[in-house]
This record gives sequence, structure tokens and C-alpha cells, in this order.
Amino acid sequence: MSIDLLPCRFLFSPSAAGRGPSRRGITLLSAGASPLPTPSRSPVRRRRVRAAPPSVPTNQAAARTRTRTRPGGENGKPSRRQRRRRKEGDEGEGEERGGCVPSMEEASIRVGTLYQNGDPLGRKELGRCVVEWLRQGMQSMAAKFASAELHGDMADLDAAALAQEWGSADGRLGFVIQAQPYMSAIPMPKGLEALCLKACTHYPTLFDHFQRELRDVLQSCQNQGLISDWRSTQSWKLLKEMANSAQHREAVRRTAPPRPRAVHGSIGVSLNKVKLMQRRIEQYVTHMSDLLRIERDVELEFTQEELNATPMLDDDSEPPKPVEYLVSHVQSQQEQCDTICNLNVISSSTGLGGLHLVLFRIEGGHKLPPTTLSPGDMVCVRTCNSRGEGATSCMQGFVYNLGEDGCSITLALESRHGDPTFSRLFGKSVRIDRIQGLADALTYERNLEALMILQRNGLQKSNASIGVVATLFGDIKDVLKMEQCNLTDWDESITPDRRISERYAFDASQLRALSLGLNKKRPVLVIQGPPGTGKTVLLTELIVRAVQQGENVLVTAPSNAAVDNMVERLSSTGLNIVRVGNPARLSPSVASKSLAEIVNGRLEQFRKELERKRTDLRKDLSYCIEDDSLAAGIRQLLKQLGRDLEKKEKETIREVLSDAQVVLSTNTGAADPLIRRTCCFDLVIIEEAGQAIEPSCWIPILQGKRCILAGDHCQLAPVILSRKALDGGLGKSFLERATSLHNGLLTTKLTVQHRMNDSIASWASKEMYHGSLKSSHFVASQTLADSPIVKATWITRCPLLLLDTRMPYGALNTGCGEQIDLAGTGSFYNDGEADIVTQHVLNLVHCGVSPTAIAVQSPYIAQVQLLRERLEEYPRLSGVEVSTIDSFQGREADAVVISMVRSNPLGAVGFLGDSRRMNVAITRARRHVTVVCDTSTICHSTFLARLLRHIRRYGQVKHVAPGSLDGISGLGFSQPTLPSIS
Ligand SMILES: Nc1ncnc2c1ncn2[C@@H]1O[C@H](COP(=O)(O)OP(=O)(O)OP(=O)(O)O)[C@@H](O)[C@H]1O
Repeated sequence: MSIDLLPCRFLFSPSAAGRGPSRRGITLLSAGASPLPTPSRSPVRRRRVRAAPPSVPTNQAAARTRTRTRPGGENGKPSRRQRRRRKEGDEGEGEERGGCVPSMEEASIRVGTLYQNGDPLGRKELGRCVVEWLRQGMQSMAAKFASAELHGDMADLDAAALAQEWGSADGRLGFVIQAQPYMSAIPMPKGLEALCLKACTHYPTLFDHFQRELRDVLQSCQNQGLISDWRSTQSWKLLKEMANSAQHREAVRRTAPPRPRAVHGSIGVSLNKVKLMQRRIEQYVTHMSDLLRIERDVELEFTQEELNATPMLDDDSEPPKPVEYLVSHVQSQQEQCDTICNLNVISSSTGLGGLHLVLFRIEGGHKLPPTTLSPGDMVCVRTCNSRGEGATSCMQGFVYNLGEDGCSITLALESRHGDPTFSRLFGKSVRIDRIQGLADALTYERNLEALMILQRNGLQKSNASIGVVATLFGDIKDVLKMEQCNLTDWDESITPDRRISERYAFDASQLRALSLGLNKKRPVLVIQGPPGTGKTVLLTELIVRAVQQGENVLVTAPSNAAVDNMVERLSSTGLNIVRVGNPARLSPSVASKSLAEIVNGRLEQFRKELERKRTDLRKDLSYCIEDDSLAAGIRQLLKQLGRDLEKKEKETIREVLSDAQVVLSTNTGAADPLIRRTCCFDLVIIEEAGQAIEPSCWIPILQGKRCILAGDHCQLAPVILSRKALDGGLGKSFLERATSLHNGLLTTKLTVQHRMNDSIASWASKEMYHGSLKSSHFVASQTLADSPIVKATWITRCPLLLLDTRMPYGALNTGCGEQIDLAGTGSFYNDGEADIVTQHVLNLVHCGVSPTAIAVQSPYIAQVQLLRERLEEYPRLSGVEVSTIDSFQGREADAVVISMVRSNPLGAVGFLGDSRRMNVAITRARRHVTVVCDTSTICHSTFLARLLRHIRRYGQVKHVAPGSLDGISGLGFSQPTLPSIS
């Protein structure tokens, strides 16, 4: 069917009004004078402006102006009553010109600006006046269209042709042209003419308004019974078809302004990118949870092995007695274990923080056997038979204390969900095993919980650490976008804060780290520092200054020892610090800062008073008859006193924690509800972050607005038992991962070490840090002999010494071979080396070196124990610290003596070849390092061979046999006759 669109145009043209009937004989109406009833407004339609129909001029503008000039409510805003009055006025008064008169603000909207801000239509900014103006124009056009419907003229129109006409590029123009007379029949709002002209030539806008107005007109007709169903009218169907036509859609798409991208309010990144981040988080959480589960399963296996390894007594054996045994799994985890059998539960009580304290005594009131158990040790508790054989299911807990009478031991047992499962221990014979590798269910749960929180809340606006999460899971563009939105600040050119520290003159790299660390807008900072570069010192200063700038700080570390080290450093700063953690696991030196101690101190008076009341009530109770109502009342009062104490305790804990400027705990300890519930921190600092597994770091990170990770990925890594979990990445620390993110944007490096003689530091620098570690000139040439109380001998002047147990012609000195620990630990010891170490330490002390300035280390626990025994034989040596390398990380000593132990024909060096462990061992020394070893075994590792070569070059070498050293003269052996090799 051929289509003649002219009549249609003509039909809708208001300019044709009064020129007589159209070709099709339709009555034409003038614009704005619809014969149809004014449509009632659909309830779903939002009308911002109430205006009388244009045909009815109103004084609304004047009324509105008047209303505007009336004094407003608070803040100049119109009060509710004024708004209501204005509304009433609007309804009652007419409008002078157009729908309304724009405010100065509206009038000042410029079309150019609208285009610039990506909203050329100015949908938002057009303002109610322009929208109203458009609506009125399109209403009158729609009325005409509907009137054609009522007069039956629509049937002749071909919808497809009309759609093509209006949908095509030309048709678009056609529609716009047709609309113009209707639009110009309505007076434009004053001052918005430019905007109105822009809007009334914008096809999608016009069409959109037209469609809505037509709907309203038709609905109104339906309401008045002029048509039966507005949706089935010819005009509506026609319009729908047009709207659905490909041409129309294409036209709309081409002219539609680009949609402003939805943006996440807190981080300024588009929602699509946020979705991508969330997907990354989910993948990460799934992966990490799997690895945690794998690791936990392997830990449980080890635990079971250990429990099964408990030697059982045979029938002829003595009555039950403590069984001491050693276990072996991973060498670095070797620890002696202890067991106490035949214990009875005496009583239980609740300790601070809801700990369930259970008191045990040996059956028959005997003394406890000699035990290596000490407060803080993790234990497993099981029921046992009369021979000490334990049941398979066990409970986990800690040694809380050992009774002073030597007969009792108190354990802190965990109760899950308020269920004190230990009640089943009552009346039974119980055994306690200490096993180092015991799978710690609580730690596992807390790590997993942190991952879940990360997944659920990580990108939520309410999450304080959203900036940190977005930085770690976004790409570099997201990070820069956040900076553009002024939400973060990665400025590296910040002028270092050169305020003089009371304690140290910081070097340039430290000052830079300090400045970056104090930038409140930097979500993440990684301080990567080789040994001795002052990470701990710097963190202490940073915490002090962060508190000065009004921040509260959460400080965590993977181990209790590292946290306690920070507590000690902060104790002298005068800050209000609180150490949270199981009181049994804290070192005595920090007890005064522990939450338990502080709370107990504050409650002392309250407790005394409560105890006095209790005693009085009990006395009263004793005078009462059993079923007396008075007795019941007293019992109630006693219960109430217990509740009062509990309440007071909770209040005090909350008070102490919220008053604290710095809260310290282990990473997993930060999941303690006491910390979680109390506050959100401005700054979270994780010390020794290179030693922590990633999930554990999320526990503190998610509690702060920004975080600082400090550590060294070339020192000890997290200990992982499962090979699969290790390969999956659980052994890679957060610090290591964050260092490589965003081209190193998050990281700052400390480059100057302030601890070691340069001969010691240069080995670490070359071997581990690509030569980037420099020595401060204050320490570069320091030796033991610098101290006025130390005799200057060739030993005390020598920073590096190798005591070789093999003679120059290749024979190993007697007694210097390695031996496997007969107790079955899998650990090694070396008698000859223990002897040489002891003699050497005696030499040093004889020269005037303080025993407390000497640290003896060995990677093997069996050797550590042997060395302790040997040194204990000499009271003069009391104060010399003997420990495994792992437990000495983070600390330092003037002189360090290392016993390498391994000496075998195969050249097996075990985990001595772990460069990170050896890096830690050597770099603990300030002025002197002695390595005692069998060089022919050790040099089988190329890494260790390079260490030996370094010592030969920059230090001294002496071949020694046990007993050849004279620890009494102080010059036990003469200076090597052979010059050191250069
Ligand atoms: N700017 C400085 N001026 C003088 N001494 C400093 C400075 N910075 C650090 N030190 C000293 O250097 C030694 C090492 O510092 P610290 O223990 O903080 O280093 P670290 O990086 O934590 O070492 P590690 O990683 O080996 O544990 C300490 O004795 C400390 O007092």
C-alpha cells in the first residue's frame, strides 16, 4: 500500500487550523485547544511541576516568585508549611507564561556545559520548567493524534510507512518539524529559551514525551468511556510499532547521549570494574580456602601421628608415670613434647575474655612429674585409662599456669558456642599432651572467617578498608582512577618529614618511608627492608607520629614474640598501648601492658568490694534455714553479684580498648571479638609480614582504613607443612605478593643497614639483595674490640670467623661428625661442635664481651638443647642466649656463634641450604659472627660454599679440634698462621 504522509503531517499541523477541512475531512484543531478532556495523570508518572494547562494562563510564576522570597525555614530552606502553602497556591493560581519561571540558577544552566558533562539532553539539568514546557507541547500534539483516532481517521494510516517515515533519518526530522508548531504555541520559560530550543529539536526526547502524553490522553478517553481499551487503539498500536522499528531504535541510539557510567561511590571506579574486582576476590577466596583446608588436613595428620606415637606402657611396667617423648615431622618444627597422665578435674571457672579455666591435679594428690610444659603451651586433653592410654578424641587448649604447690596445673580450654564440652572430663582420668604441630582449629577458623568477610564485605561502602581491598584487587588503572577522584594519594614526591626523632637520625630511605606511612590517603604501604635497615625502629616512630596526627593504630605480627618485641619498643614512648592475647602466651616483660593486667588492675577495688559483700551474704546465708525465702533471696543476690562482675568486666574491657591509642595482638589474635567489637582502626600495621600467610593478614587488614606491611621476603617465610599447599602459593607471604603489585607502586625500600659490620652485611647484600644493601658508616667497621671493656685480640677485632672442624689435610677431627638424635626426633646434633662453641664463647667472655651480648644459634633443636646443657655448666656464661635460628628472627646480638652441625660423607646439608634461614642467622650479628662447621660437607651447597668463600676473604679461618681451645686464657688459640684467602 502506498503511503501518503502528507495528510498525516497536515493533520498534525496546527498551522493548518482554520484552513478548512483536510484532504481526508478531519476536523483540525488549533494547538493547545484540545477538544478532549485534560487527561488525568497516571499515578506512576512523576510530575515535578504542577502547572495549569497552557490554555489557562495563570499567575503561578508570580506566586512562585512570591513564595521564594518568603523567609525560609532553617538554612534558608522553605519550611514544610511554606511548601504546602506554595503547593496550594500553585493549584489555585494561574501561570503567566509557560509552566513556570526559572530561578537564577536554572537560568544560568548553559547548553555548552550540558554537552561537556556528557548529558547533552540535560535530562537532569533541564529543570522542571523545560520539562514541563515540553510536556505541554507534546500533550497538545498527542491530543490531536488521539482526536484523529476518535474521528476514525487512523485506519487509513499505514503504520509501517509511518514508522519508516519517523524512524528514518529524514522521518526523524519530519517528526521534529511536525512538533515545532505545537511547541512554539507554548510560551518558553524565561531565560531558558536556548535550552528549550535545544530540547525541542531532540528527536528522542520529543518522541518520548509524545508517547507518554498520548498514553495519558488515551487513558483519559478510556476513563470517560470514549474508547473501550486504550491499548488496542489504532493510534497507540501505531506508535508502539514505530517505537519498535529498527529505524527508530537506530535513530534513538545514534542521538542518545552516552550513558554516564555507573560508579562506585566510595572508590570512584565504574561498577563494571568493581564487578571484575569482586570476581577476582571470589577466585582468590576460593583458592586460598582450598589451600588452607589442604594445609589443615596435613596438620591434622601430623597431629594424629604424634598422638599415635605416644609410647604405651607394657603390662610389666611401673604404675602410670609421665611419658616424655620426642616427635618428628618437619625439621623446622621439631620441639620436645611432654605428657602428664592420670590427672583429675578439680574445678572450672571463667577467666578474663571468657576463657574456661580448668584445674587438674594428679590422682592421689601426688606431685606433678618434672615437665617441660609451661604457660602458653598448646596442649591436647584426652581421657585415658589407668595405663595412660588416651582416647582418640581430644580437646584443645593452653597451659594457663602450673600450681605453686607443684601438684596442679590449670588449662584454658576452648568452648565452642558456649558449650563447655570439658564437662565430660569430670570424674575421669585425663592426660595432657603437648604437641607442637597440633592443628590449631581456632586459627584455621579465623583465617577462613577473614576470607569470608573479605568476599562478603570487601567492596561494600560500609567497609572501612574498602580502599585497601580495591587497591589490592584492582588493576593499576583502578588505582589511578581512585587517585584521580581524590580518594587516594600515591604521591611519591612527598617531602620527607625531617622532624628530628628523639631516638634516631633517620636515613633518607627511612624518612621517605616515614612520610609515605603518615599519608592518611595512602591505602597500602609495603616497607620492604633487608636485615638491620631499621624496620622495627621505623615502625615505632611511625606509630608515635600516627597517634600524634590523631590516628588509632592496630599493630599485629604473625608470632607472639614479634608482637611482644613491638610492645617493648613502644613501652618507652608514653603511648597508651594495650596488648591483647592469651595472658598465658605473653612474655612476662609485657605483662603490665596486657589487657588482662590492665583490666584486673582497674577492677581490683570493685572485686574487693564485691568479695566483701559476698562474704557477708554467705555469712547471712549460713544463719538461714534451707528453704527459707530469705535464703532464696540471698542466693539471688549472690548470683546478681556474679552478673555485676561480669558486666563490669565487659565494660572495663571496652573502655580500656577504646581508650587505647595502640592495640597490639598477633594476626589471628586480631580476630578476637574483644578487638573486633570495640573499634575500627585508622591504621593497621603488620610487622614481620614476610612470615605470615596471606589469609591471616586479612584479619587485621579488614579492621583498618589503611595498612602498612613491613618485612623482608628474603628472611624466613611462613611455615607450611603441605607440599601441595606450598606449591599452590600458601607459602608466599602477603608482603611478597603486594611488593610485586602495580609495578611496585605500593612499595618503598629501606636501603641502609644500621646493625652490622660491613664485612657481615656485604655477604647478605651480594647474596640476597643484588648488592643494594648499604652499611651506615657508623657501624660499617665496628668490632667487639671497640668497646672499652673488651680486650683487643685478633678474635675481638675480627668480624667474621670460620672455625673449621676439618683439618687442612682433609681429616675430620674426632667427635665432630653429625649424629642423629636417638630420641627419634629426626634432629641432628654434633658433640664436637658443641664443645668448640662452648670454648669459643668462653674465650669471648674472657675477652670482656658480656654474656648477654652473645647469641648462639643452630638450625637443629637437638643441637640447641645440647649447647644449652654445655653452656649451663659454666655459671660465667649465664645470660648467653641459645636458640634456633627461627626463634631468633627479628633480634640482634653483638656476637653470634652458629653451629652448623651437618658433617657427613654424602655432603647432605638438609635445610642449611635454605638461603633465607642462613640470611637470618648471619645478619643477627652486630660486630662478630663465628661459623662452626665441617667445611667439606657444607661446601656441597653452592650457596653455603659462597658463604665460606666470603668468610675466607673478609674474615679469618681456623682449623680446630674439640678441646684444642683454651677457654680460660681468653686467647684460646693463636691467630691463624695461614693468612686468610683473598
Ligand atoms: N637511623 C638509625 N640510626 C641509628 N641506628 C639505627 C637507625 N635505624 C635503625 N638503627 C639500629 O639498627 C638496628 C636494627 O634495627 P631494627 O631491628 O629496627 O632493624 P630491622 O629492619 O627490624 O631488622 P631485622 O629485619 O633484621 O629484624 C637496631 O640496633 C637499631 O637501633
